[in-house]
Amino acid sequence: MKVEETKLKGCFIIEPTVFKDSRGYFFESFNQPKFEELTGQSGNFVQDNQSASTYGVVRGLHYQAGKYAQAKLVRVLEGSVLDIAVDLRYGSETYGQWISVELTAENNLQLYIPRGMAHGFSVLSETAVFAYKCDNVYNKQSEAGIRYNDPDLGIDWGIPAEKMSLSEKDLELDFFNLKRTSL
Ligand SMILES: Cc1cn([C@H]2C[C@H](O)[C@@H](COP(=O)(O)OP(=O)(O)O[C@H]3O[C@H](C)C(=O)[C@H](O)[C@H]3O)O2)c(=O)[nH]c1=O
Repeated sequence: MKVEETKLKGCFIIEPTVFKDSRGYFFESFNQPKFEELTGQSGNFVQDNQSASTYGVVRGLHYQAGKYAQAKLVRVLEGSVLDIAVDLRYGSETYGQWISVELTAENNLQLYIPRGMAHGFSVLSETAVFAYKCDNVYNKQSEAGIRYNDPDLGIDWGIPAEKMSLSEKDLELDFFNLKRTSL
């Protein structure tokens, strides 16, 4: 298992060690002691989620505010996505900055997104199955988000705007006032 911290402090790209043989492959998709040792982050996840989407779908940008804030460990079981994390930690050196990482069922890469960040992804393949761990449970009342095409963030989702497909909810998310001081 290798980890690389991104320019957003506390946000890590994780590459598992894949064992291949004539039968196929094996890798540890999560190992709490190794995760905690290599990232210095808590690996106490309490909820697993999974979603399936078709090409052009954009899910996000989402986060849970306040005491239900969630850190996420995300990966792709089928297909490929462009995964986006946005630093919303007021006072952070990279506040308002974002990163993108292509996660695929071939590269087996994972992204750890700490609390205080918004998360989203776009689907680059015909279909994609997305699976992730959260370190806090879902709390509908704490759900919040930023419109995918927020002009201040200027996120490149890796797909043409005319091909994008979003939920009604996501299309109506607010733009983010980067001067806002709390989530
Ligand atoms: C997130 C969540 C949703 N739901 C229910 C609520 C809705 O009835 C239904 C679909 O929810 P939503 O449209 O918010 O699903 P996504 O658009 O995939 O949302 C997720 O997408 C981005 C990428 C994220 O990082 C978040 O984990 C999450 O916000 O599942 C639950 O029952 N539990 C949950 O934890």
